[in-house]
Amino acid sequence: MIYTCTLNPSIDYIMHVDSFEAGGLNRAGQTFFYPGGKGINVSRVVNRLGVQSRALGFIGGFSGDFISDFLDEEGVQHQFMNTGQKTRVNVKLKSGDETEINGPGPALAEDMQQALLDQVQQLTSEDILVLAGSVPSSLPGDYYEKITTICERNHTKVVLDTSGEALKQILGQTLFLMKPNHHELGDLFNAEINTPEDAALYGKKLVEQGVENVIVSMGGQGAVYVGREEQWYANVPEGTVKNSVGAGDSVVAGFLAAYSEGKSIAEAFRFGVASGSATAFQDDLCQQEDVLQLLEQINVSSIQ
Ligand SMILES: Nc1ncnc2c1ncn2[C@@H]1O[C@H](COP(=O)(O)OP(=O)(O)O)[C@@H](O)[C@H]1O
Ligand SMILES: O=P(O)(O)OC[C@H]1O[C@](O)(COP(=O)(O)O)[C@@H](O)[C@@H]1O
Repeated sequence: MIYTCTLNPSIDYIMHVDSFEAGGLNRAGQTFFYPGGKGINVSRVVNRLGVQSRALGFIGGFSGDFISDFLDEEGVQHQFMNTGQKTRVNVKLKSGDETEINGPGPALAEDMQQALLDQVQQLTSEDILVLAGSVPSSLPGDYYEKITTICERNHTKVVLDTSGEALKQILGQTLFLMKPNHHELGDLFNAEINTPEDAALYGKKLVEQGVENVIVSMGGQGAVYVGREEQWYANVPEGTVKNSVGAGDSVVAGFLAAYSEGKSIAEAFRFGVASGSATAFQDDLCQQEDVLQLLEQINVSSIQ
């Protein structure tokens, strides 16, 4: 089973404003509410791609109820811990460019922290656990590390998609998959990543530190895969980006869904990139038919 863990879920409130003026009264033409948080996005896309997934994490209040009701309606399994505090609402402002304001997280008491570690303890070598998104400041800085240590002991595969300090903490642990974008990877190594070759060079450093599969997404410039033996580049399909929120999460979901159905790593990489672009080209997360349609436009070639 593919489990996802979202320590800091959200409602993503997407507002389309024709011409945004800071400091003025702006009226949105269209608005959308979606359950958000990186792990939840991964669970929703994995489910849409026909593979079972269960979402773990912390939710609460009316916004938490919105998330669990939405997932129930989509048939996504979940087993969240109730914090008794309102889950944050993240604002995604679309007006030519994209501005995001993500809220802080809940205060999580020690018993709540332990309860999630106990859930992780139940996973086995048959399972994959996706750790995705930010860590609320009320959690100890090494919380992800505590989770990965349990998973290492139980041979549960771990996927990591986070940034900043949480990402730095985990380096050196055994991981199945990491998907930084090129900015996050550059921040990690204090380097500028402009080309697929740069991405492959720094992706290789992650592999040397114990990550089995690295995907570096580079937005509209394509994506790079680095493994122990191979390095590949995939182009992205042509299209108009409508909403890139959740596109990175969709790359992870597409890769994992294809991998868990027995596809090769190269094919899973291609499927991941198609899923990312299919999400970027619409308001909500991608559907399977969109992914299959874009798949034909994506070629994977070796990077020397
Ligand atoms: N301009 C674009 N054209 C086509 N696909 C895109 C574009 N921007 C993003 N994507 C898709 O979304 C994925 C993730 O985007 P990226 O911006 O690299 O990551 P993140 O969302 O994690 O910051 C890309 O690998 C690609 O599949
Ligand atoms: O936990 P963080 O880093 O604040 O990110 C949460 C946000 O990330 C998202 O999961 C989107 O992630 P990506 O755009 O990187 O795919 C949103 O749904 C959510 O608002």
